[in-house]
Amino acid sequence: MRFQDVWFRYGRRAPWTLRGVDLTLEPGETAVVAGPNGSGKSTLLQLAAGVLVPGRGIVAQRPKVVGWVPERFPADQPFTARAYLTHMGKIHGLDATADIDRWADRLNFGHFLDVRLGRLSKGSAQKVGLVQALLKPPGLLVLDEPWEGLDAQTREQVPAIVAEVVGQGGSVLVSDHLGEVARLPGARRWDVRDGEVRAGERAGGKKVIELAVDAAEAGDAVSRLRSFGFDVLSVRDEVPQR
Ligand SMILES: Nc1ncnc2c1ncn2[C@@H]1O[C@H](COP(=O)(O)OP(=O)(O)OP(=O)(O)O)[C@@H](O)[C@H]1O
Repeated sequence: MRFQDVWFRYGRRAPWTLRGVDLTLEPGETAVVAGPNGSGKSTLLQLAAGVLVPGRGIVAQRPKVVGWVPERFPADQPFTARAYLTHMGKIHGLDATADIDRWADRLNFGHFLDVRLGRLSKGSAQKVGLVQALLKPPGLLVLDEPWEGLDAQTREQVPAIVAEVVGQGGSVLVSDHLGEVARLPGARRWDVRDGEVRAGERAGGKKVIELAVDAAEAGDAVSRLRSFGFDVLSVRDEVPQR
């Protein structure tokens, strides 16, 4: 998939959110989109998925099957999770019955398959959102903040799911402000800043800096570091020196 001089803005007189994006994502490649809050990560992903259309330029060579998982799965629909996923399978020409049970087992949501989407928590709805994008193996999987809102057990599954899509020759585009990029070894990094997107090095070519702050300021420090686009990898209690 190629972004060819892609420009985008939300409205004819609005300032450009993204300008002159020229990037390629090869089959079998993963790119993690990083950048400060509001920099345009979701916008870039929606352009990749075809949910938004560029104001100028084109997104070329988009694979036929695109799995799109928005940051907030629109759960205000009058279906149960099972009915929704069955219907999504049919749209792809699939009888997804067995796959739905397999995914429900893997992501631990068998207990709410027959619950209406509108009654699910955000994290549970995100699981349904993830599965609908995977029922038919995607040539391009676009995940907007996939770790956000998911329980720890399901978060652990995300790198494996990404690896499976890539292993089948698909490409994956993931946005990440929680700094989970380290969990996707070999992923390329795309940095969004000031309306421009630069392809960086592959994950793994980074330095880890340890720093200590007062416990009361830890939450604030993490939010501020993330708002600058830094990956905060973990927060732990200081081990007292003997
Ligand atoms: N539907 C919309 N209409 C108008 N402006 C929008 C719309 N969606 C996003 N924007 C603006 O476009 C800019 C980029 O937003 P976007 O959601 O792509 O950023 P982001 O990097 O994904 O942010 P975050 O990390 O907070 O999710 C922001 O200034 C945002 O306010």
